[in-house]
Amino acid sequence: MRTIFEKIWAEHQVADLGGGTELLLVDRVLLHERTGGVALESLAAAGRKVMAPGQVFATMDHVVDTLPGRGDRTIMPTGTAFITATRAAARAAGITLFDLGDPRQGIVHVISPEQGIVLPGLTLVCPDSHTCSQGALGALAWGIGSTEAEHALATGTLRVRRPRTMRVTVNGRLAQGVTSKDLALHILARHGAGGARGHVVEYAGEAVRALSVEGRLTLCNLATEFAAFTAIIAPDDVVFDYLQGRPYAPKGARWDQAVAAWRQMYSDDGAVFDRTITLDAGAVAPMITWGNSPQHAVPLDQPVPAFQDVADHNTREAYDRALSYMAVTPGAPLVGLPIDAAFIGSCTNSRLEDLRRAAALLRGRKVAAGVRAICVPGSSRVKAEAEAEGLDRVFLDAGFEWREAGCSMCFFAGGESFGHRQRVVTSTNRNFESRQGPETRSHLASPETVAASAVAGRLADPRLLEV
Ligand SMILES: CC(C)[C@H](C(=O)O)[C@@H](O)C(=O)O
Ligand code: SF4
Repeated sequence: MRTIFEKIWAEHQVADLGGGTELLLVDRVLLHERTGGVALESLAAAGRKVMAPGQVFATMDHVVDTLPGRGDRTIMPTGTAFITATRAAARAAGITLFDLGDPRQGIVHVISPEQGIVLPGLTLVCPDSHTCSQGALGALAWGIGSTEAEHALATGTLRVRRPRTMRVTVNGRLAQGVTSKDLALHILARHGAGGARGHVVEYAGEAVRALSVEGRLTLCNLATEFAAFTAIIAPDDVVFDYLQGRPYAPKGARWDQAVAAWRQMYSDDGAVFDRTITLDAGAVAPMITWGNSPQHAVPLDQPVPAFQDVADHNTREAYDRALSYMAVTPGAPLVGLPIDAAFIGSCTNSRLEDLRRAAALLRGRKVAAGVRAICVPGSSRVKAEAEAEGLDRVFLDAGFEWREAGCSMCFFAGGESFGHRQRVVTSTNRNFESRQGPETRSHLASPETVAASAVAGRLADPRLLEV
């Protein structure tokens, strides 16, 4: 009786190195220009080669501009150097690069499923903390550091400390208008941002099985905010249907063999987890964050909590600091708080389904005067597909900017930002201090909540808008 994690782990185990650390085979390495180029360059400088270039994929997402007409020049002063260095190193190493202008370019965690690079039962690593997203396809995918990336590139293996196991079972169905982003924030609010430390989290249960691949990617994306080693969901027909025909997915007879093997990738009845949590999907409401940690989340219709309501996961000092940084008051409603900006994008919520749901609320409506609203598709392919069905017009007509694919203002690294103390409602995953610009105040929410708030000019409940 084994969990899905134990099955994948056993298939990839090379050696027990003692002290809880094991050597694992790595099937895929993904890189981006912010951290991946550094790993490639450092490897080359040491005179070492990429062992299996066919299993390594790089993209440009973090420092590239997302303004129309972009090129190698970037708003971020040091951005160009990251781009050109990654391009040169990728060419020299013979790996696949989804460069600027390539229709396959986009945020690494968006393009990997989209291209069929991540597959059930594989091990996949990337020097980026949100690699956990890709567990949504039934792979063991986790974020690593740059030095580990070098090791994985050179040897096709990695030393890993075996994580403990945790199952989060979500029974019942999410209510109409409640998304997997809300579910992820609900879990974080309830169990804390450190709640899964040292564990690989398997999301299971009826509500999880009912999610699309896009919805599962959003749920797994926030596992790093839960301090998990990574997240995983047992693959099923929803995943197989999604993957069939993708460029790097197996074809013909190999496809049938692969699916037969993937059907064994689930946790056996009676498999034992180190921890289990059970939740009722019916208790999840649309959520919004009020503070500077993703655990600082409450249902949209609830006020900013009093300290005694969040004391289990917060110190008084952190709580007070978050209140003052965000300029919010305990007991005061969050809905109605005036906003400066609205952002739809990031590896959390920038896939076609996210854009469709936001567009459904924006059709025939206008962004409130004085609000800067931006939509950044997660990949060039998402952008092309959205444009093919006219979603770009819906965003533009409503008053949103319509951008090229990339991380964009999910994260301010010296490039574009929302500006000093701006209040932003955002479909991203991190509301840390200055995450989206100097002293910006970020409220995390679903794309629907971002769209409804952009129209209202204030934090607003999307369920109150008629579609
Ligand atoms: C730049 C990169 C290393 C970082 C990460 O690891 O997550 C970024 O993607 C982020 O979201 O903060
Ligand atoms: S979109 Fe944001 S969270 Fe995702 S990889 Fe890029 S910077 Fe990190």
